[in-house]
Amino acid sequence: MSVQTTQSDKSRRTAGVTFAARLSFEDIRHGYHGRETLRGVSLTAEAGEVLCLLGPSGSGKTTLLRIAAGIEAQSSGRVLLNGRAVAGPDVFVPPEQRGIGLMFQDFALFPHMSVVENVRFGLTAMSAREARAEAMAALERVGLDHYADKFPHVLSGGEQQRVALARALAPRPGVLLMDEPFSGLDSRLKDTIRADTLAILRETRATAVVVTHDAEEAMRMADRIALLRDGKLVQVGTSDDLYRRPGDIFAASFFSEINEFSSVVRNGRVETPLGVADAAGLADGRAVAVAVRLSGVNVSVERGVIPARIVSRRFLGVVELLELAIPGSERPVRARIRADMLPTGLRDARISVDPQDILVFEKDSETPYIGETKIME
Ligand SMILES: Nc1ncnc2c1ncn2[C@@H]1O[C@H](COP(=O)(O)OP(=O)(O)OP(=O)(O)O)[C@@H](O)[C@H]1O
Repeated sequence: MSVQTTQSDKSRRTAGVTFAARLSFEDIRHGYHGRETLRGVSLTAEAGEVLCLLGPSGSGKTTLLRIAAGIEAQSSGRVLLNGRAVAGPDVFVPPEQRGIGLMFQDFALFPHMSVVENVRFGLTAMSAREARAEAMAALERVGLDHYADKFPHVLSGGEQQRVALARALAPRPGVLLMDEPFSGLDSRLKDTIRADTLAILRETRATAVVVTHDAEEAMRMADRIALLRDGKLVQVGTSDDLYRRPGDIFAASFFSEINEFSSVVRNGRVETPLGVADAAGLADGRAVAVAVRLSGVNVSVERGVIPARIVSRRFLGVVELLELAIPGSERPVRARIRADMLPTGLRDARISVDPQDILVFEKDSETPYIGETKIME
């Protein structure tokens, strides 16, 4: 008797804490109507980590989540949970037996059910009493237990989102899959709800795979980011890795706005209209793409080696976005500077570039060149 009391006390204290699982994709391929939309994706979300799947529309992010959930069966490759295949050539574990939680874009709650009934919806293996207790614990975790008997329509969008999170976490999934979970929220609410969600994921120690097309959102949430393009994995790493050491020009442009130039290596150097970058280690004659971050272009009245004419100036609050005509470039160069740094009405300015904001990539090559680059004046 006393043992039972201790166990139930313990389960109440730990309610909502999941036993995080490791989710692996092994060479996943998938297509619709003969067109391949996933082209050999291998990726692992480690137990307890928040992994963001980032990529433009149509890159295959949602399809990968649907395959992990078992809503869709891949054409080839395997999905493993803690090293055990749940989908592959000879095995297909149905979604409800995978211990995977889902929170998709339209996290719609059932309008005719109370908040607590919504949360206990997936807790079918328990008695009604246990399920309610578990649902209440999940609501407590998201700070909404006082709304238990209300109906969803009286809750704000952000509160509904938190109820949806409680619903997804209540069955204590080993992995939680979230597809653009914040896309429906107004931009001011988004930051708070995202931070709350992340705190809850950390508390429950859930493994989470979060789909987003917003690089900043991925950087705010992820332990690691997996960048996808056209059904292929471009790069996986921390936000620091992807921002500072992007694998190609696509990755660079996904993480910061860039000016892009094409050039050719000559004597270990690459000439661009914004200066000469060091490309030691690259063969002479090699075609390269050079990316210069907008924030790396310094504009001033008289400091800098490159003369520039201001073509347009857009005030964005904290920063200003400039377009500048410079010698050697047909297209204007863009710069993002702190607002009010330049006098109103200024036409002619000078430019200098920070070396760490110049990235040189080999063109048409799977292996990027990410060497030390420096501007030589
Ligand atoms: N049921 C389907 N039938 C046919 N094509 C599909 C189907 N589902 C997805 N696709 C196609 O597969 C590709 C990948 O789609 P997916 O939804 O996975 O991309 P995504 O990266 O999640 O994009 P988004 O950010 O727009 O949701 C797209 O070209 C899409 O049109």
